[in-house]
Amino acid sequence: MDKLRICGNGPLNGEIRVSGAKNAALPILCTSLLTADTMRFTNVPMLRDISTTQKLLQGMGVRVMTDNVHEMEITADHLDSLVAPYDLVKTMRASILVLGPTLARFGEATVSLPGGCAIGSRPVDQHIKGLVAMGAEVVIEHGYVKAKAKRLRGAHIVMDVVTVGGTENLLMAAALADGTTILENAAREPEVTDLANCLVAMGARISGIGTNRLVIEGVDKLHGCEYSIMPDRIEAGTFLVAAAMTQGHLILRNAAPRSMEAVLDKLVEAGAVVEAGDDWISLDMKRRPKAISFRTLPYPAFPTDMQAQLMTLNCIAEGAGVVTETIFENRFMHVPELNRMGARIEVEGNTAMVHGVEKLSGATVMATDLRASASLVLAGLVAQGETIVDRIYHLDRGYEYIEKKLGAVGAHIERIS
Ligand SMILES: CC(=O)N[C@H]1[C@@H](OP(=O)(O)OP(=O)(O)OC[C@H]2O[C@@H](n3ccc(=O)[nH]c3=O)[C@H](O)[C@@H]2O)O[C@H](CO)[C@@H](O)[C@@H]1O
Ligand SMILES: C=C(OP(=O)(O)O)C(=O)O
Repeated sequence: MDKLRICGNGPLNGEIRVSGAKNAALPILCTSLLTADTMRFTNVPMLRDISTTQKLLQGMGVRVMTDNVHEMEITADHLDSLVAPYDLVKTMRASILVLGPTLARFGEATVSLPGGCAIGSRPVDQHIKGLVAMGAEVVIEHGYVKAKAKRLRGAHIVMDVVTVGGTENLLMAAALADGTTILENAAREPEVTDLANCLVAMGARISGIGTNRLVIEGVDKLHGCEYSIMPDRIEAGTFLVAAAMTQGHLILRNAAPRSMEAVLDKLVEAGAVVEAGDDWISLDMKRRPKAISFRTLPYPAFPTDMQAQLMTLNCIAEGAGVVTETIFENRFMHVPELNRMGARIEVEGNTAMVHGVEKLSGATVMATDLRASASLVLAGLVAQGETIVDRIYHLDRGYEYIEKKLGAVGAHIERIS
């Protein structure tokens, strides 16, 4: 199993190109289930979750071509199977996103329930509630969601919680439903907006994009299109934290700064000089970071997917910061590992108090989820001595060539088997 070996090596300096966003690409690749035409996607990140999606779609009979890195052509002119099996769903929760589009276009879909994961129980009740409101018959049998509907019909749906995946599944289903669907309390994450923009490019009629009230007038048919996936705001944020922690200067290209305001504000509060244009961000840090306090909340507030990374910045900062996680009930799995590296973090319920220390010390560490693993890489970049990050298959789900990208700006980091 691959590991990363990291040796703290001073400031990171240079330029990094940000990859396409995992969390936008996953739902957007599933839009190909909504049309018999070919969909052409560009800026697709090369990640394990993307190859899992490819396997999932191919298993259903969809044709996927990937001649060029970062480009994909997908044609779902017919399906051989309307089932998303447990073996794939268990490795990637976002597999649930085939439910809405498959049901809407083919009248039937069977998808394994994703179940919980390291960060929380993560139910999909809101996805199901919405589809039922649109006229689907849904049963849960043998760990699978089995949904049927001759044709979904528009409905007025008030989501009980703000759910990114739930909003995305219902948006795709509503695009082909009979009549108008109104989604209230919808997620406003930039990746939901990217999906909505792709659907509009396919001929969907959606208003309220970017707000928490989406109105979708269903159409009979959608057509193929070419779509470029938005830049990954979480990958970008992770690199900016790396620059801030090492007191370096990084310029990120192909970035989407407007999708990252809450994170950029916190980095400025920590003492960084941040500048941005339409598609670039520069971060220059000339001092030891100041500890910051923050609370995770749905967009546009601070994202849970950046919580572990900013907490790691606090570990070596001046002062103390309070971090509150409100989205997932178990998203502090990085804390014991960071403490093993010399951090001083105390957790009580969903709050972590982080007292900055002068230095972390390298250790062998591992994490059970993606962003926790990223936080250990960040800690390794500033720790004294060698850090080995084990189980990096989590990182490979969401970071493209992380060791190459960080290595190119001065980090001492290598993949070892
Ligand atoms: C592939 C992808 O895009 N993943 C992101 C997506 O996950 P995902 O779409 O799974 O996260 P949700 O926004 O759905 O979850 C938010 C909260 O709602 C709860 N919930 C969700 C659905 C439901 O039917 N019932 C329910 O109670 C969840 O348990 C959680 O507490 O958004 C999360 C929150 O920004 C991010 O951390 C993930 O990186
Ligand atoms: C939690 C994440 O992803 P997923 O929803 O795919 O588990 C993430 O990207 O941080």
